[in-house]
Amino acid sequence: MLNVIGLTGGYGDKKIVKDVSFTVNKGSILGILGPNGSGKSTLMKLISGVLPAESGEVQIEGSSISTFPPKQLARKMAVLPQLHTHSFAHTVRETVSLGRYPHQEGWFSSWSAEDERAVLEAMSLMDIRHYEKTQIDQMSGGEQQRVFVAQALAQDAGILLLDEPTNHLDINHQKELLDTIKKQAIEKELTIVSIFHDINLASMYCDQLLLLDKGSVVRIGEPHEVVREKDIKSVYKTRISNHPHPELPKPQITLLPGVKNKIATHQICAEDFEISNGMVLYRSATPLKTVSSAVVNAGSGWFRNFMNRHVDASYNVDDSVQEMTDFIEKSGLKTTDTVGMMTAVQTQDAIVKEYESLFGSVVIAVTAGVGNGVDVSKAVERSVRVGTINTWILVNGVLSNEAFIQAMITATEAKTKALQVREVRDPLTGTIATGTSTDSCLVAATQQGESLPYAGPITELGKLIGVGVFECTIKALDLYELAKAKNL
Ligand SMILES: Nc1ncnc2c1ncn2[C@@H]1O[C@H](COP(=O)(O)OP(=O)(O)OP(=O)(O)O)[C@@H](O)[C@H]1O
Repeated sequence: MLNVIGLTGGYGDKKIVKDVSFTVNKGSILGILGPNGSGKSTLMKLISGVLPAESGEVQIEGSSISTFPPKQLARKMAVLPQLHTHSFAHTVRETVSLGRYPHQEGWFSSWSAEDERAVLEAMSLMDIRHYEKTQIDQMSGGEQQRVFVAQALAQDAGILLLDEPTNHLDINHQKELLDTIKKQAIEKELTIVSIFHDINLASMYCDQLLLLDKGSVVRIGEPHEVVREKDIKSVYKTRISNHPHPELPKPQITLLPGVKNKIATHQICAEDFEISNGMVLYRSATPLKTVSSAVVNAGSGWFRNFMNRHVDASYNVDDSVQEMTDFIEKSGLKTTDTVGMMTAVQTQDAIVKEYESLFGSVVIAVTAGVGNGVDVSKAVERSVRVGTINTWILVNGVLSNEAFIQAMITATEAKTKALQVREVRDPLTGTIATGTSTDSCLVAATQQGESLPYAGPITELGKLIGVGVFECTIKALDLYELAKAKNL
């Protein structure tokens, strides 16, 4: 366990680090964040004892580091400094072997089997064994960085202090190195303190983060307590947005550029929808921010093309996503720029209508087939039959994340109300259907013009969506019934 208590220090009478305290337990990683010049490297120097502290103390297992002779301290604490100057051209093996100096009685006079094992293991961990005989001054910056990390690992110390260990590394080597360090922390119960410039990497790999500004601690805690939009913005003096990691409960940030590409203003209009018996297609001049449950590109993203494709009632392929992807590409559109849905309904019966209000306008597009009507409150084993209601809500305005979700809720409620009014029934239970078992919904917005933070039924936007989806679904259901009657 490493204990840093009220550590203060700097250079001459220049106080750089002010009253920093924290504890790092065995097996865990503390990441130090902060802008250039905030004192991160100076804090590391104070912790390692390279720079004497003006006040405060650093303790290892309860004992002050000042009580350890240098070699004993080096057996307990290994340091990877930020800058590596090497006057001699050593080979990789020689450089990594230097990490064993605290374990030597005299210079390499007592090279033991344990020394050999530690050096080989460290080289393997950093994937540099094949460079063993290479001179480090003939290696790239990233390769050299891995050699110096291996040197620190070869030291076999319980505490590792790392100053930007991922410096110079490509994304795969960053991940490999941090995976290795994390694994070492867990398996060997190492205590690790590491400086990071990359906030997202720090959040992913560290158990605790410490945000430093002008030498003082702004915040310390778990990543979700430290990677907060407000603090990061004010400390780094830059605009960022905070969002969740797709797989881990660790916050991530995205930089928001100060200068944006010039984007043409774009207005979504109902008359720009291309409706044929093969599909409903809307092509936007600018990408729209989109949330959907489509077949291709479900979830959230920015897309220009929106396709609701007609498929035959007998459509049955193993990999519908791949088949739909191929179809989009064959249509001359890019899958990376297109959201794709499917329906067995005649797409020429799609209802597309524009609804205007003071804030701007919304275009609603619905295709509805209800041979597959389902009362969602009745859990019944059922086979999937043809019939889908696809609902699009395209908004001229700037939607918040909350508004995207509220728009989906409002649209779903309006759709369900339309099914109730038209008395569409679940063929299995005989009760009023709430939807079909394969419905899709899409909300997209230009993110230009009026800011629309909410889309519940109490708001102007929510009212347009509610009325619009209800009316369009009713009309689409009526056309579906007409088409069905014609085919009988
Ligand atoms: N040897 C030194 N003598 C005097 N001042 C120094 C010395 N080293 C650093 N400083 C000063 O201390 C302050 C903090 O520097 P430090 O290197 O600790 O910051 P940092 O947060 O690690 O920065 P970076 O992100 O740029 O690496 C800076 O203002 C710097 O100029």
